[in-house]
Amino acid sequence: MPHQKNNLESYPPVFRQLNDTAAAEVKKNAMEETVPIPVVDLQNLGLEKLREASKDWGLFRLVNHGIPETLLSKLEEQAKKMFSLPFESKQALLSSPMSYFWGTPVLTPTGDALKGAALNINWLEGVNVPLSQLPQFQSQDPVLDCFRVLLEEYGRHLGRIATTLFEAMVKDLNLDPKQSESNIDESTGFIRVYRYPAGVMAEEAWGMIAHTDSSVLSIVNQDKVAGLEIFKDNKWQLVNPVPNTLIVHIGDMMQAISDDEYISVKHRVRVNKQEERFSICYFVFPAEGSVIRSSKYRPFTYADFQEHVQKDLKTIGYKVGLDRFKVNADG
Ligand SMILES: O=C(O)CCC(=O)C(=O)O
Ligand SMILES: [Fe+2]
Repeated sequence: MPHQKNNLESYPPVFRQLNDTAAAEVKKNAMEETVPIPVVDLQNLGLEKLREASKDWGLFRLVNHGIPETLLSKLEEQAKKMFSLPFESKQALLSSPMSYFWGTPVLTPTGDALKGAALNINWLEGVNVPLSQLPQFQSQDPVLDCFRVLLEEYGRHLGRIATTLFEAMVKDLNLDPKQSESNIDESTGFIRVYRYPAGVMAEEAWGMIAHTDSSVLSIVNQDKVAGLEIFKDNKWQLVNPVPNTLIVHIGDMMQAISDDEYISVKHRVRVNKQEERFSICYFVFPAEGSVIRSSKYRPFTYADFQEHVQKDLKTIGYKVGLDRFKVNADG
């Protein structure tokens, strides 16, 4: 039985219809191949393994990341509590600098859901958390206050992990460490906490539609409910959840920084028919104004990139991404 059965008022009204369908039709997700993705050990960071994973896969499973298990489990528990608050309370309480959104993962720079005629619904709710502003978030609500404290601690770990990985990648790519410094900036880091509802029956409905991440690196912490899929070897394959491991994605910025040596992997999220799914994702970007130079792309900043992404999503309904900046391409 889907978990949200008892807690319909926590869902955006458009999602509430799901419940009956799910109860009526106990239909399982089709069996899918799970893919044995490469494993990288943060305490024993071999460049060869890191390179192979970043080149051939654009993602890897990170073990020995140094985040205490208790922090991970508390954060998950608190995220679940937070999402089970009534929809209206989430809208009211999750205020600046955090923001609550649903139906799309694409936000404007101020944290509002991007609106555009061409956009399809994504079956998710999310909370956006810009880490550098998090200390300004004040809440009388004990669930949210506890959530903020855990996110601060989690954010510090993720900053450390992302920087460590980035520095190893700079070494692997033989880039100048000094010049590369501004290509990652922990103060740009943000966290997205998602809940994907159960019971979406349509075969072509997605928790999150296929995309590449615009970040330098993205680090996904998924709960035990599967859903994340990557496009590899010409097919979609499921990334199995493994407790206490993280999934690291190479983002578009890292692909450009690496001169296309590494790939920004295409991925999407399938909604689970029976169980809702939670994930906590971290994204980090270049410092403001930092110019990305490579032989494959015109020099650009992340702000230039983001402007094109938002414009494309609004007008044509999908992200063109790096192709907009390819040397000799229009745009
Ligand atoms: O929820 C997930 O597992 C992945 C989310 C994702 O791909 C994103 O936020 O860009
Ligand atoms: Fe993503």
